[in-house]
Amino acid sequence: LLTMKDIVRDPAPILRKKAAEVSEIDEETISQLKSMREYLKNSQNEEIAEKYKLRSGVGLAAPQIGLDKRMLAVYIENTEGEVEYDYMLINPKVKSHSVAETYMPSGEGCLSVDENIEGLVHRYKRIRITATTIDGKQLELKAKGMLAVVLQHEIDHLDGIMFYDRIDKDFPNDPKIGAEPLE
Ligand SMILES: COc1ccccc1NC(=O)N[C@H](C(=O)N(CC(=O)NO)CC1CCCC1)C(C)(C)C
Ligand SMILES: [Zn+2]
Repeated sequence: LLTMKDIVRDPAPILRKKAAEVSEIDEETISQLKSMREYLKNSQNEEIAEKYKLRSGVGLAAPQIGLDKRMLAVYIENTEGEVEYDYMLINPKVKSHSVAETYMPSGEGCLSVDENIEGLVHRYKRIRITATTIDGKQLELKAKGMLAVVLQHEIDHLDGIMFYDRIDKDFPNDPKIGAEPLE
């Protein structure tokens, strides 16, 4: 069972590395990716999160648990506890994206960053990605809204990019022209 002690904190070299492509989807890779998804699911379950002191996460990239592998998990429940997004993606790649940008109005945080860093992180409003799933199938995914933001944040982790790298140093809280806040 993954807990907060398994989550690598900034600054750590692995968080600044470009993660390696997953060449073979073996049993170990599948179980590692499933444990990442399990962490997110557990972290959104009140009793389990409380019991194990888990920070409620919506996405997790393999480097954040010390794995130099290009894979990520996204798991988002809505306030009624219904699953909205549930993905385990291997070798994800952004194939195209909108010109339009969006941002989380309250800024972003990160499971690997303990302090709050203020400022807007601009992301593409819509993205089209391809990835491989744990059963070895190719998947194409068109994402918008929260899912697009989470996917971009996690794919950044696979490229050694932290959310605060994308905050404007001079005008951190200024929305870019034409950018719409995530509703
Ligand atoms: C149900 O939860 C929500 C509902 C509506 C808005 C926001 C959230 N939750 C989050 O943004 N959660 C963040 C998160 O899991 N991550 C994941 C992470 O650090 N991955 O590496 C950071 C988010 C910032 C933008 C996308 C992911 C943390 C760092 C604040 C825990
Ligand atoms: Zn993060």
